[in-house]
Amino acid sequence: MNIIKIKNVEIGKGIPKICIPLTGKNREEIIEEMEIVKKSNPDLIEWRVDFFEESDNPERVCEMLGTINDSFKQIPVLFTFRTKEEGGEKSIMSEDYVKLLKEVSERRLADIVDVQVFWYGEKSEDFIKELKETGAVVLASSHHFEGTPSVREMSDALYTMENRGADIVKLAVMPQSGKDVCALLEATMERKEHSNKPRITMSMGQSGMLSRICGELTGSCVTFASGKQASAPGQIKADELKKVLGDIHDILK
Ligand SMILES: O=C1C[C@@](O)(C(=O)O)C[C@@H](O)[C@@H]1O
Repeated sequence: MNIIKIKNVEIGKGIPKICIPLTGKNREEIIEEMEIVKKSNPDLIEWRVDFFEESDNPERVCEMLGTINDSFKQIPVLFTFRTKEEGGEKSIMSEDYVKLLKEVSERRLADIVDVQVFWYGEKSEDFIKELKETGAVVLASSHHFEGTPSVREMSDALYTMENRGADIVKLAVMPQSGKDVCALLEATMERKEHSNKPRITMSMGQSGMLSRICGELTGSCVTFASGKQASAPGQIKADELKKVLGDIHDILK
């Protein structure tokens, strides 16, 4: 797998990196949350800006992001606006989405920027290119909260995202059965055989938990863990996850 190095974190190498989302509604909540999250020593931080009450005010968003960066210093920050249609907290007009992501990237306020490729549509390739030109690492994402597509469809979705020029691709699906979890793992391993692009996959909910711990074997390079609060169903507490990932790594050696 290609390795993406951001501030001393090597994504795509060794133990899957733990990313903890910040989900506070306002500055006070986020500051309190950051103190809790820091204790778990995450590899990456995700700011889920769709949880933020002032997400429609780019100036306030950039201000908050500045504080998050100052607070985490050497820990790379992933900036995500997860839209309602893909399981997030809010809807947003695509023009506002573009404006926000561009502003954050141009001001170099995020190390990694999440782009919902299928939600944004055809123009996502050009958009990803523009964001990359600012120096940001772009993570292409797709989320299915209502179910799990077939292995073929998931593998095709990962392939499409790889080809739109993103540096990392991510797919999150909701299982209705144990077989669905296996389907996600199969699609992940299929892409591992054919592509060096770092990928992140997860099957959400309690039954999908296996997918959050086995990335070193299946080729999923980042796993999302809960800090103060989970940002999606099935996330494991960061401290517990760190232990399990470390044990698996040691056994594999
Ligand atoms: O896309 C993802 C993955 C996720 O949905 C999960 O299932 O852990 C959590 C989100 O915060 C993140 O943006």
